[in-house]
Parts: sequence; C-alpha cells; structure tokens
Amino acid sequence: MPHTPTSARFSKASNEVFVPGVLEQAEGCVGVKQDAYVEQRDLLATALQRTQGIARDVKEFNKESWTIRYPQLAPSSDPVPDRRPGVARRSLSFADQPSSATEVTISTAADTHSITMSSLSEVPEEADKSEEEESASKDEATPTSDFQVIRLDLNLGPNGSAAVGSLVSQLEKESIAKLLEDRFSGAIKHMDNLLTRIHDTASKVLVTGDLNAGKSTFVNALLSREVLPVDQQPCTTMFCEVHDAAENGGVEEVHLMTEGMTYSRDDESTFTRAALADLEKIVTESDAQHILKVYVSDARASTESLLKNGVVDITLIDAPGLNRDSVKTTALFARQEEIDVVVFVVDSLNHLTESGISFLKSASTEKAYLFIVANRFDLLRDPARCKRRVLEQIQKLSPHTFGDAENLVHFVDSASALERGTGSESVKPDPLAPAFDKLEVDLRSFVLMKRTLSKLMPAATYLTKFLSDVELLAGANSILAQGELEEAKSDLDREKPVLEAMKRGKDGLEANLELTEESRVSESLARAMERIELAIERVGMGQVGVEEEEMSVSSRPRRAPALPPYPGLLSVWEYAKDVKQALYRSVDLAVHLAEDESRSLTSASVNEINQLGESHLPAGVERSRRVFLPEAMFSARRRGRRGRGNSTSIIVAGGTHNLGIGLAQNPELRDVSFSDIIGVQYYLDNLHDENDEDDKVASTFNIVSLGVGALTMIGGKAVGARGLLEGIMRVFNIFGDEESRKWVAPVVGVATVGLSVYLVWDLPNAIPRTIGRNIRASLVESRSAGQSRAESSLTRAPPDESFAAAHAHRISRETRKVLRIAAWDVKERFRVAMEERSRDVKVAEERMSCAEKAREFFGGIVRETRDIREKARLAANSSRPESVSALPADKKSSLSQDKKL
Ligand SMILES: Nc1nc2c(ncn2[C@@H]2O[C@H](COP(=O)(O)OP(=O)(O)OP(=O)(O)O)[C@@H](O)[C@H]2O)c(=O)[nH]1
Repeated sequence: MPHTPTSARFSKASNEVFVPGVLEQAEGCVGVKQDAYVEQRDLLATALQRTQGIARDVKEFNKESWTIRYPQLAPSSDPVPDRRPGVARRSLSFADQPSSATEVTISTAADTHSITMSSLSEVPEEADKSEEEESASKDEATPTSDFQVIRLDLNLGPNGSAAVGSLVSQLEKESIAKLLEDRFSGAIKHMDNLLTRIHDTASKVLVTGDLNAGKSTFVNALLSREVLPVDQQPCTTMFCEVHDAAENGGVEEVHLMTEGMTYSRDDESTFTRAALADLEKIVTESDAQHILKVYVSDARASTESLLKNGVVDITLIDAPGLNRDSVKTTALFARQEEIDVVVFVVDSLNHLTESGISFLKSASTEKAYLFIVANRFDLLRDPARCKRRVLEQIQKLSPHTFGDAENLVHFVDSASALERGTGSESVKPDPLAPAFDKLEVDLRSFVLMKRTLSKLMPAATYLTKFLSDVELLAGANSILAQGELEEAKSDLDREKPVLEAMKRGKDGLEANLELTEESRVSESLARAMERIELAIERVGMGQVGVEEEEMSVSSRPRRAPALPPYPGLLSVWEYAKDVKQALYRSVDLAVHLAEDESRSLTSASVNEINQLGESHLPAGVERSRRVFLPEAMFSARRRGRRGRGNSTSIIVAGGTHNLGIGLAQNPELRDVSFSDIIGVQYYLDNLHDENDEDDKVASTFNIVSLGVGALTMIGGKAVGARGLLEGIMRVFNIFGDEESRKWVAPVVGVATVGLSVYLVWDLPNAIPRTIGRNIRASLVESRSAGQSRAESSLTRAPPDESFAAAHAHRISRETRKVLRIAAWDVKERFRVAMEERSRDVKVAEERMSCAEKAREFFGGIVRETRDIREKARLAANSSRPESVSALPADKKSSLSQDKKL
C-alpha cells in the first residue's frame, strides 16, 4: 500500500491539548515512529513519577517539619501595574492570616507560576510575545486561575477578603494544611492512574453507523480479510471487538463474553470459546446484544496492517447498526474512556438517518472529532451532491470534524477495497481505490493522534497544571519561610546577647546578694548589740539606758524614761520600786530602738538588693511586686506575746528568766528586795574577789562590814568611803593589841553613826546605782573565758549568752529573714527571666533552623518542578487551546475547497 504523506494536523477541542513533539512526529501517519511516541511517553512517565515524589516530599515535609500554608493572591494594592508581559502583581496573604499581605510578582510565562517578592522581582522580559499570548497571560493572572488542581475552596468570599476573617480564624493552620495534604494524596493517586493510562498500549476504534451501511464490510476491508459476516440484510446485533491474534497467543478464535462477568482472557469462566469459522453463525443466530472478542491474524506487514501496525494495539469494534433501540447503547459505548476513535459509517445513498443524527449529536459532545466514512460511494449517480449534503450535515453535527473534513470525512467503496484486499479474482476497476488508501492513512494517523491525545495529553495537561500549582505553593511558602527566617533572626539577635549577659552576670549577682545579706546582717547584729549593751552599762551605773537624743533613731514617737524623783526616806521602798521600773523600761526602750534601727537598716538593704536586681535583670522583666513593710518586722514576737501573755522566753545571763522586751511589765521583776537598796552581796563578792585576807575581817566585824559594805556599794568611788574603810582596816592591823582596842571601839562607833547618816543622806543616789547594778548583773552575759564580746557577736555565737546578745541575734535574724526573702525574690526573678530568655532563644533558633530548612526545601521544589517541566518537554502553551487561526494556511485552503463541494 502506498504511503502518502499528508498534511494532517488536527486542531483540538478546548478540553484537549497537544504534546509538542509527538504531534510533529504524528503528522503524516507513515512517518510516525513508535520511538517518538514511546520517548514522549517515557518522558511523561518519568515526569509523573518525579512529580509524585515531589507530592510525597511535600506531604512528608508538611507533616514533619513545616505546616504548609495556602496562599491567597488578591489583586495588588499597587496602583501602578506591572506592564511586562506574563507578569502580574499580587497581594500575597495566607488563608489563616488574611490581614498580613506581601506584594509579590507572579510570572505566568510558560505555564509556570513563579512567584517572587515585588521588591526582589527579577522576572525576565519577554520581548516578542504575541497579542494573543499576552491576553492569555492576563487571563491566567486573574485570581481565580492561580491554582488549578490543588485549589482549596475555603469559602472565603470575594478574593478571600478579610471580611470573612472570622471563618478563617476558625480554620486552624493545621486544618488547611491537612486539606492540602489530602489534595496531594489525591494527586499522587491520580498520577498513578495517569501512569497506568499512558502505559496502556491499546487503542479502541469503534465502528458504528446506520443499519446496513456496510460497517462490517468496512472493517473487513481494513483487515483485508472477510472476518465479520456481511449480509444484504441487517445482521450485526453484537459488538464484535476485533483483536490481533497475537494478543491470544497467536490463536484465531472467538470469545463470547459471559453476561454480567468482567472479561479476562486468562479466566475461562468469563467467556465461551468458539472457532473463528463459527463467527457468522454466532452473529446471525443471536438476538442478544453480546460482546464478542474476535482474535484474528494479519499476515501483512506492519506498514500495511492497521490491526498490527507496530505502533498501536488497535482494536476494531464493529457495533450493531443504529436503530431506535441501539442508539443509546452505542452512544454510551462510544463515551467510554478507552474508545479513542469513533468511526461513523454513513450509507452515501441515504445520507444521515434520524438514528445516525441522534447518535452523532450525542457522540460529538464527548468526542470533538469523529472519523466519517461515507460508504457505498460507488453506487451514487451524483457523488458531488452527496458529498455536499453529507458535509452540510456534518457541519451542523460536529463542527470540529467539518473543520478538518479533508482528513476526517472520506467517501469510499469498502466492498471494492475488500475485494482488492482479499485478492478476489473478480476484481473490477475501482476508481475510489485512492480514496480508500487515503482513508487508511488518515485513519492510522487519526488513531495515533487520538491515542496521543487520549493517553498522553491528559497526563501532560495535568502535570503542567499540577507543577504550576506546586511551584506557586512552594514559592509562596518560600517567601513565608524567608520572612519567618528574618523575624526569627532578629528575635535571636535581640534575645541572645541578653541571655549571654545574664549568664555572665548570674554568679556576680548571687555573690553580691550573699555579700549584701551577710554584711547587712552583721551590721544589724553589731548595732543592736552595741545599743543594748550601752543601755545595760548605763543602767549598771544607775542611769536610764537611753538618752533623749537617741530617740531620733526611731521613726516612732518615743520618749526616753527618766528616774523618778526621790520622795523621802519614808517612801524609800516605793522609790526603789519606781527606779527599778524606770531602769527596766529604759532597757526595753533600748531594745525597741535597736529594732527600729534594724528596720531602717533592713529597709535600706532591701532597696540595695532591689537595685542589684535592677542592674542585672533585663528590660521587660516584671520587677518584684513585693512591698517591704518595715513595721511588719518583729511582729511575730509581738503577736506571740499577745497570744501567750508574757511567756516569751529570752535567755539571759546563762539562764532562762522568762524575760522579753517587756521587762518593765514583768511582775517578777517589779518586786524590790533589801539587796536592791543595800548592795550586800555586791560588797561581799567584791571583797572576796579582791583580797582573801579581807574575808577574815568580814567575819570578825560583820555588822561594821555591812554598814561599810552598804556605804561602799552606794557611795563607791564617788565619795571615797571605801578608801576610808581600808584606812581603818590598816589601823587595825598596825595596832592589833589590847590598848588599841580600847580606843578603836569608840572610833568605830562614831564612824558607824557617821556612815549611817551618810547612808541615809545618799540613798536617792545609791538606790538607782544598786538597782542598776543588780539589773546589769542579771542581764550581762556569762561569756566563756577567753572570748571577747566582739568575738562572740562576730562568730554568731548561740544567743544564750546574754540579754544583749540574745536580742541582737534575734534582731539580726529578723533582718536576715527579710533580706533572704528579698534576695530570693531577685534570684528567682533572675532565674525565671533567664529561663524565659533561654526558651526564647531556643525557640528562635528552632524557628530559624526550621525556616531555613523550609526555604531550602521549597527552593528545591521550585527548581525540581522547573526541571521536570523542562525534561518532559512540557513547553509553553501546552495547556492552552490551539485556535483555528493557528492552523497552517494550506489546511485552511483545503477546508474551504471541501466546503465548496
Ligand atoms: N456497492 C457497495 N456495496 C457495499 C459497500 N459496502 C457494503 N456493501 C454491501 O452492503 C451490504 C451490507 O453490508 P454490511 O457490511 O453487512 O453492512 P452492515 O452495516 O455491517 O450491516 P448491519 O451490521 O447489519 O447493520 C452488503 O451486501 C455489502 O456487500 C460498498 O461500499 N459498495
């Protein structure tokens, strides 16, 4: 059979696309090489698999590392539009965050959707773009066309405006990401189907037409063999699928499919075998609309055989002639996805019948291009009129087919072609033989073309759109990641130095706090000790413990107690009592003053500690809300005292005497004894300490000694009575004989009287001294030998030594308690602030690393999508409908010629 190259080039319906490259290869059926198809198919398969890989990676990344955000691209708020072709300005925001928008530039050139921030935009200029391409770019730049496959309908209203922010805010980021993940899962699945489809080597050609139009004869002519039964009367009631016997292991036979079962050649239960010779019998005798699988061999070369063409596994399906009953069934059959080509056989004598018109109307909605065979053309007396009539009908029913009528509408004589094909002896001259040859060439070309379109183009189109979506999504997320990266970096730049400074300052702060606490506590102890001891010393000398000018230490209104006036000898006992009260009160007051002093010292120290905190705590950290109330210090003791009466135990002078600050109120201490008036014991103690020999004198002159002792105790150093007594004693020693005793007795008597008078006279001074001395004696410490008072206080010896030490320690303990709380508060705030900074730094570092990773990931995805597109030769405009105006000029002229017919 001669191979006539044709200029066949099929325009396409709006829902179909060309694969560049294959189309050119397909032009001229004979020139079509299996290699070209296979190469394009393999490129597409690889691209699909790589794209599936991208989809899986994106899903995984979404799950593990980065919640993918869905971009919304609203018209740019920039009043100056970008005039470059294929470039559109947009306002990028995200569904879960509609308020923050970034100005971006989208390049829609070459079906990509590369997105860059407007400020960084470097979209290459495309100088030579046709008007049509520009308008197409504009179309694609409308907001609705940004996403084509993975578009999420978030119900956001016009342009995803913030007016529906409430809904958006309800949609968590994760929910949107989950929706995207589902879209990617769906895409992976769909690409699996596309892969299966592009690897499907079969192509089904459905031959249908009016009753008795010669469909079986036509199929036989294509096979160059009388396979299907031919009859003057309508006979075909079944769908006969003619396959190459090679598919059935080279065996020619008929498989009668079992009704209700899905046919499988490997499953005998799904069909009944019959011999090829019985086909006529099966077809003519059966009334039911069965499907038959007819396996036949074609011995011809692949260049001649349509069935075994070496390019496509074609199955020819001979459908029953159309009548009212079968139109619907056949139309349904024709709509099936695996039917690549519908060949409609018209009886030229009858033109298109009602049934034929009805079928073509239905079929043309599904298949834009139909292959029309006007058969029995040899029987016409006015072929031109018939041609015109048939073309007119086709123009109405299938404009696309009419538009390419030269290649798609054929006027032939199948009966003669069959005779020539079978080498029948009665071959008569066939003027329509060239027409049938052309039909064969065009049909092969159409089948290959349609196969390309039906098998590869859906994959190519889907891939183009999906890759474009992925690029847009990845680009938007990359911009987001970049923003996140910069934000995290600035957070880190702000937080890290603060944290470092805190780490460096931590030890210093703690040491300073400890030092402050220790030094202030020591100071508090020392001052309290000094004040109380001084008071006791003064009391020991018969004075009040506190002087008026010392009252300024206290912020409270206090008055220094004074000694009572002497009421006279008769009230000496009362006087002693009042003196004792006053002296004790003055000691109490000294303790109060020590507390007051400690309060102000503690208050200053708390400020000092707070200042330390202030200088170490970073800005923005909430400062202590703790307010130090100096008056709250020592309140526990008072509360305790109130609750328990006067039972507070203060250890004094090595023993517990139930003494607190309220010494003056203590009933045990109010009583006055004789020794408070006459310091007998004091005298005896002093005498014993200073001279053992004096002991003897004391025992000898007991009464005198008492008087002298009293004198000594009261007058002491002030009046020199002790010196006088000592003089008398010395006289005793010098004149220790009988004679001297004679005159000594009167002298002593006079002296005693004199001394007694002196004693009475000196009582107002002596009583405070005696009482003070007694008080002092009961309050002073009994320090361990060899340890000085100063040492004792500095070494923080246990406060069981003296009244002063006990109170000083108590007061300093209170100071320590307050300072410790203040220091703890600062330390705690510092610790919390440092922990917060550490956490912030860690979070910022994690955000940075995550954003960096995302930026790299999405950048890689964008590069990968471009590479896939390039390698699969998914060139520009591949998803754009090819308009008729783009058809070659010669084709247009041929069409017009046909129309003239
Ligand atoms: N002269 C002439 N006769 C033809 C041509 N094609 C078919 N015939 C004859 O037309 C008659 C019917 O042919 P078939 O092939 O059985 O027609 P069909 O469309 O398959 O019939 P059904 O399947 O029953 O609708 C036969 O006698 C054929 O020989 C042709 O092109 N020219």
